[in-house]
Amino acid sequence: MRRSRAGSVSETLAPPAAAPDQQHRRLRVVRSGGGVDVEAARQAVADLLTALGRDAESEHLADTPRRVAHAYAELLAPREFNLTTFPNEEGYDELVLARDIPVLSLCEHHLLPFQGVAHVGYLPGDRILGLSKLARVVELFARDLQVQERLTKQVADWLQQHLEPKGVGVVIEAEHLCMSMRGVRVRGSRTVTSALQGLLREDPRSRQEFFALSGVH
Ligand SMILES: Nc1nc2c(ncn2[C@@H]2O[C@H](COP(=O)(O)OP(=O)(O)OP(=O)(O)O)[C@@H](O)[C@H]2O)c(=O)[nH]1
Ligand SMILES: [Zn+2]
Repeated sequence: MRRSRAGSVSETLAPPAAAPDQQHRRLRVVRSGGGVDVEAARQAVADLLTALGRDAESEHLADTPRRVAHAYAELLAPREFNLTTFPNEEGYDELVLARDIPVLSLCEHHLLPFQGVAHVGYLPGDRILGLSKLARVVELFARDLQVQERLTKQVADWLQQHLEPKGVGVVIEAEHLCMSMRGVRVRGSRTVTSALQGLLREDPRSRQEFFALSGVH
């Protein structure tokens, strides 16, 4: 179990036993801790509406605190999934890359969304990963109060730890509403972050290939 700086806990439960043929393995992945107290959040949103000079008990706003509390509970709760891996029987040793995985997260400074795409790749070791799982790992960490740098690194570190590939690379490109809707009010600027592990970090050719295939130059 690991407590992240965002205050949530990422946990991989014990596997529900390897498949009978031992060919594919599954780990049930959940994120626990940091749960939302929906009733307290509802009251806090009602107080916020009052503080904003609104009549929280008016017909139009009466249900808003409940809706907002449930919306945050959903936005901060990644779906559970099975991390399914298969033996790399063919000895595939080139990059596997999932491009343009949608990312939707909440910035921890303003509680406003940031959204964009992630490109997640790895160089297989002994096992390969069910492809959908790359997007599921992104969601596991994106449904949290985040900064983009931490999100990027958490995805890379988690894959390195659980898949033990020869290398992992993660690039995230995202637009932050706290920069476009308010504050500096710069629309359309996308922030790019990357995190590399293993050969993708150390070997210049692999690193270059990863960035080229990700469309980052
Ligand atoms: N490094 C990083 N910064 C972020 C991220 N999301 C938001 N920020 C920044 O966090 C900073 C918070 O700065 P503050 O000066 O405390 O807040 P602020 O007065 O609202 O800042 P402005 O947005 O410039 O108006 C801002 O510069 C945001 O752009 C992120 O994912 N990573
Ligand atoms: Zn922000």
